[in-house]
Amino acid sequence: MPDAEVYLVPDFIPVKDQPKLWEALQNEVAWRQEEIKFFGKSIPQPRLTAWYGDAGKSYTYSGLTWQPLPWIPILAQLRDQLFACTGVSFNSVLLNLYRNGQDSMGWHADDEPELGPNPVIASLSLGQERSFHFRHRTQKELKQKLALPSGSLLLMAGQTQHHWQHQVPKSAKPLEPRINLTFRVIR
Ligand SMILES: O=C(O)CCC(=O)C(=O)O
Ligand SMILES: [Fe+2]
Repeated sequence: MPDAEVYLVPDFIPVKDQPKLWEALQNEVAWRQEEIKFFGKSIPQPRLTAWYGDAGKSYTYSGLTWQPLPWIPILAQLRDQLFACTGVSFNSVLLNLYRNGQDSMGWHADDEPELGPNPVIASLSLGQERSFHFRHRTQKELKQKLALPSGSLLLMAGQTQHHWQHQVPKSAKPLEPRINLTFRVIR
């Protein structure tokens, strides 16, 4: 992908560790369905979300300002594992729970000002494999599709957010739930 720095580690979380991690995340995370304002109308987001991080690192996203919940052990452990592997001190994580094939995330880039110019974003996936699409902002013919299997780590760095958008599209097929965690550094 030109103008991008994207890495995929398909087996970052060993298969044997996945069921326990899934259970912990499903049960211990304070999942909520947030509303977003869209052309003046409030509509529920098509997924459940939660936001954890260091105190004081608030984040504005889709017109909502999030105050992070304090780290819980399972998330702090993943944060520390990612530090060991990437050398990046992530101070917050946005979690997404896609309940079925109708849950999704539309085209966007993670380019909010509080992320700084070339953010490193570490995205962990668990559960149902979903398709992840990239499109270049100006060269419309440039597109990529990746499958994100359970246990995978997708790293986006460099100028990726500046030049590319990404989405997790809906699927017509019935799908099982998927949990995604995107670790970020908030300034
Ligand atoms: O669910 C995913 O893989 C992507 C999530 C995402 O793009 C985000 O949280 O900004
Ligand atoms: Fe994103």
